[in-house]
Amino acid sequence: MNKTSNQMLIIFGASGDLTARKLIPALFNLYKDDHLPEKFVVLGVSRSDLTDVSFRKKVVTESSYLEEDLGKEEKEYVDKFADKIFYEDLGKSYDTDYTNLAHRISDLNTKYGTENNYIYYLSTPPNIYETVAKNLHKQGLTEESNGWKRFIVEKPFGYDLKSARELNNALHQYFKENQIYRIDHYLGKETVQNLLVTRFANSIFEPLWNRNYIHHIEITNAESVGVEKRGGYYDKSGALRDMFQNHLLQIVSLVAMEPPIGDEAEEIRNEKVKALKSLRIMKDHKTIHDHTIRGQYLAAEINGEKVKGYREEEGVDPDSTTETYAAIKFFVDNWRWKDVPFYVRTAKRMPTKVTEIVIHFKSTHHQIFTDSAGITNKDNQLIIRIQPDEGILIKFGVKVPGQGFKVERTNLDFYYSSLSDTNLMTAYERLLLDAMQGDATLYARADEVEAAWEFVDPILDYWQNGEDVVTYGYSAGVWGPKNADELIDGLYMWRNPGEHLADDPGFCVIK
Ligand SMILES: NC(=O)C1=CN([C@@H]2O[C@H](COP(=O)(O)OP(=O)(O)OC[C@H]3O[C@@H](n4cnc5c(N)ncnc54)[C@H](OP(=O)(O)O)[C@@H]3O)[C@@H](O)[C@H]2O)C=CC1
Ligand SMILES: O=C1O[C@H](COP(=O)(O)O)[C@@H](O)[C@H](O)[C@H]1O
Repeated sequence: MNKTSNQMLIIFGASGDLTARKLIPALFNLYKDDHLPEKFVVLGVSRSDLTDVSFRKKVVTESSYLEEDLGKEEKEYVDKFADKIFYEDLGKSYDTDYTNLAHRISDLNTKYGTENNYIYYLSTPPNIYETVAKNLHKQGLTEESNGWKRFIVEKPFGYDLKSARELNNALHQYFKENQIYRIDHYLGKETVQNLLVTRFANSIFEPLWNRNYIHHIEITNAESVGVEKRGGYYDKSGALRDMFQNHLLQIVSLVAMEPPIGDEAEEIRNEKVKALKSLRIMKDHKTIHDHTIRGQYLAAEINGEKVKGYREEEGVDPDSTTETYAAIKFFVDNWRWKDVPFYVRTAKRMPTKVTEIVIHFKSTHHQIFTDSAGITNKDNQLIIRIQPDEGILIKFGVKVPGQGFKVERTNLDFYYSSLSDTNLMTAYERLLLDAMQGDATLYARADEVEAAWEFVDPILDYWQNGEDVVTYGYSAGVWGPKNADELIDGLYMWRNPGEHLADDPGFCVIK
């Protein structure tokens, strides 16, 4: 295990939702599990009128992640964690004189022995990242001569290729690339990381992982919730920017990449970026029209409960055509994947919350057996379930007992929950710990982010400006627009978990 040096975590935008709901709870769990260094301090920074005491109350002692009835010992434990947390009010603006902030950091550093090792976590809207970097630089707080300095930025990283490039260039004026950590919380999920192990630690999979044996690849990211309280942000973003450009293309890169020569961050990221650069860019409107489907959820009743349509959500333009569903067919132009279609979809207000990758293997080329309905072409599938019920399922044919050679498809499955020691870290715990240890493997590099935008930009452009663009309505609680099935070639369909109860025992969660 890597060593975690003594350090200070300085969170900008600390008065916000992400800090209270994700970052501090993740730090608390790391503290409970003894992963924090001996000398560790959190300094929250924002414009809100808070003090050390009121900030601690807000993010620790009065937080919902703590059980209500704490015993004396547990309370002391929580108080000890809260004692590590401080707050600095920046004043009216993020673009201000950081001299006071620099003094506060220096005082805490001297008092608590954090050895000039600082992580700056930007939990603010992205338009503030450059301002904070510039002002830290002015104070010499990006200098690494006496201790390391790391700069974590949240998503979204850019709005399109141009703005992502501009942001990279802006940040590179103040931080070197190896100091910048771009969060993609999907990379912090255990099963996403397990993709690398499944592929590269098992000789039964890797030899088959190519165009000779794989028919197509399907990736689904479905959420049962709508846009909740983030309508204002989402309406300017849409599913393509919100999920596809980042989380889903990161998953695609791990599925498609070549074997890295080692497990170091740069080796893995070099291969990921090569895969992203191999995505065939859809240049003309006809191709984009034929290879993409966009949809938006409509009001419906789910289990007797009325659910709003997207246009009725708070913060959403009542005439909005922003997509809450996106399905895309594309190809990866390299030796391994020539002509293998990738089908990727993401959506809100689906029947269930699920993220999974399905590798569809080609059927055997001479088929001598059929199932009891006389059908021959059932493919083998490897299903990697990212969430929930994290695990792996292999679907393969076995002989139906008795006379003759009828084939029935059955499952071999593995669930993380069946491991005796399955205390899976949350994505934010894992990513924070990695950044504290200087491991950037699970963070996106500048060129990866730009390669992903390069693929997405023409689709965004067509969806915004194309003359024949359609946004299909789908009722909240169904698997998206019906014609998304037509994207998939041949006799294949999307695997809609939950519609396969009969041949999928235990592997479909409907909530
Ligand atoms: N919340 C979540 O679940 C997720 C958030 N993110 C990303 O993390 C970052 C922070 O998210 P979140 O905490 O939800 O955001 P918030 O809207 O809660 O903002 C965080 C803080 O930023 C400060 N801020 C500075 N300038 C502005 C501004 N112009 N408008 C609003 N706030 C401003 C505010 O603090 P003050 O006014 O006190 O200075 C605010 O409390 C964003 O980049 C977001 O996209 C990513 C994934 C999930
Ligand atoms: O980044 C985002 O992710 C969430 C989904 O995350 P998950 O870990 O619950 O799968 C999504 O709801 C949100 O719109 C998006 O911004």
